[in-house]
Amino acid sequence: MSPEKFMVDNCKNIYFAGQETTATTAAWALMLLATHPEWQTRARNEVLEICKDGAHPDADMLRSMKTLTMVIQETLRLYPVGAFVARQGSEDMKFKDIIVPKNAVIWIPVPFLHQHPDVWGPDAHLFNPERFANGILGACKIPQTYMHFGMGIRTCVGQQFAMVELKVILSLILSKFSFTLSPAYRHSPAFKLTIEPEHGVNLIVRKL
Ligand code: HEM
Repeated sequence: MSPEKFMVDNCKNIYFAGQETTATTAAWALMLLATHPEWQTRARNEVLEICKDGAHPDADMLRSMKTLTMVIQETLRLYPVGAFVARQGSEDMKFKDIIVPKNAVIWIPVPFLHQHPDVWGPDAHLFNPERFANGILGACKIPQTYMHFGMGIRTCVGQQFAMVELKVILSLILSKFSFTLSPAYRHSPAFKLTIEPEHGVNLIVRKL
């Protein structure tokens, strides 16, 4: 591959990996906050408390937004935009009585792991950001199954940046607007490379 093509491919990769994923996660978070007004109020109160007098959030402020972090973590659990994490075996491997031959491609279904009641408890299918009050270790029995940013050496390089972007977007929206779900909204998570709302997220937005 020529150096030019390598550069262009990498730019395309970063553009897709960095834009679509974060934008779609923000849309899911808005949908969940619209349908859970108690969490919308909690997250807004936290933002208004931290960003006093309409200040724009800086790095320290973003770091202290615990409720918003829990909301984003729960959004990524229920709607991990990357539906699968894929790996290819570089050699024959054996896991107990399962043999994975060299070159076999393994697709790990992330939403399945993220909503398994044995890992997350009987309310695994419900939106409950409180489960992350004590971090990922406190939220589930097997933290390795929480892999919205992937796992291991090929884990998402943009994960810290994505969390910052999501906190900035959501805190700015929460500090200026309240919102509910429009009757026009049709819930249809669709797998189109990412898991996205097939018909968009229709909100009724009011200025605070
Ligand atoms: C909510 C937002 C995001 C989610 C859910 C997400 C998710 C993922 C996932 C699941 C992977 C595969 C990891 C693996 O195979 O173990 C990945 C890889 C990657 N992500 Fe993200 N990502 C997000 C945001 C971003 C951003 C903002 C950037 C860059 C600005 C980015 C850049 C990348 C790159 C370059 C890779 C490939 C890493 C490699 O193969 O070594 N991502 N991401």
